[in-house]
Amino acid sequence: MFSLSAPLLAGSGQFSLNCKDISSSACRSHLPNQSFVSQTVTSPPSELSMGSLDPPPPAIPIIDLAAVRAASLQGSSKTQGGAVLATACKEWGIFQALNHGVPEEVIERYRTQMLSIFSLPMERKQEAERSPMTGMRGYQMRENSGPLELFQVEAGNEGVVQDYAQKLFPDSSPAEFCATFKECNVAFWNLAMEILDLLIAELGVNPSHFDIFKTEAEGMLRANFYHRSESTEQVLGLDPHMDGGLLTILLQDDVSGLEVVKDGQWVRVMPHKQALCINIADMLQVLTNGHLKSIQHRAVVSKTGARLTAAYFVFPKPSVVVTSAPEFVDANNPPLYRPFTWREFAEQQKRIKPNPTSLPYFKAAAEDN
Ligand SMILES: O=C(O)CCC(=O)C(=O)O
Ligand SMILES: [Fe+2]
Repeated sequence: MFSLSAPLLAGSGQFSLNCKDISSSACRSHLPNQSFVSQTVTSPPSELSMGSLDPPPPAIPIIDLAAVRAASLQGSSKTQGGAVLATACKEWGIFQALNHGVPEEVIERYRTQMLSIFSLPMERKQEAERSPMTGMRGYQMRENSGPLELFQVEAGNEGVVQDYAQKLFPDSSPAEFCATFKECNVAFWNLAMEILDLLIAELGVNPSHFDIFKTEAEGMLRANFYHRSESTEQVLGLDPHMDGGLLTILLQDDVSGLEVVKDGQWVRVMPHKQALCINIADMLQVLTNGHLKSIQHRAVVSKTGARLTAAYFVFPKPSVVVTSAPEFVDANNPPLYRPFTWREFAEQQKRIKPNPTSLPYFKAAAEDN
């Protein structure tokens, strides 16, 4: 077991962390047996945004991907399992996936690597700091609302990962750090592509429209470390936003904080020890001409402990042109967005902080409709 007793921020005892902050058990959920969907984890609304608990808040769907896979093997391209998945994506824009195929052992090594980054002295972390030169890559300490440290890198880019390993841990061999990122990238990528394929089959779209988002795309791994809040007010570690890519896979620890908008209300996504959260992001909204919707979410900082999460975003490469699949466009469903490249979208995200998304800048002109 790793040990983290050093203060996370040089010169600040306030944010010291020890192991029990992260590994204390708060998750009491069970795997479903044969069914695709289970709703054993309740999702209370935000502690501060809620009114009464009557009626009970809706629960985020929990989908057993093993059952979905088994059903897919038996049938045609459209399956009961695929339908369950597509319904969850349409109605919620997010679900928790069980039997997701990312080995527990890889997840644990990744957690350990992330914690070892965040527990480094601040001077060392600053060596890997994100800058206009590095774009979205690198380490960042954000103090705007709740203190959040994050580190992100294109996990499949071995040269870049090695470079960061050397910046952060100059006295150690980068081999284990690099191997962990590589294995994480492969496992998360495979899961993302599997979800995409199931959705494509279920929605009945020509898979060729999506090919470029598989061949000319990459995964960005981002670790978020939220310090425990000492405030009596609600503190946000991440403001309300939508993710820009196709879809996002999120690993939570057992401290809750992720909230999504459902029917105008913030709903907490309670951590499930065996699950990964999958959410629809902006590019899938465009590809499906609004049939699937990118979900608005935020991270509330916990008062009980620090929280570590890992997001895996799937982004197209900069030159990829994003357009709605023809199956989603007709006289009754005119194109909602003009064609644009991922480069244009990413530039827009940098120019104006998405509030909560940059998609309105890419709306089709009235005469296109
Ligand atoms: O940490 C979380 O719960 C959410 C993370 C997230 O939304 C992001 O990194 O984009
Ligand atoms: Fe997000």
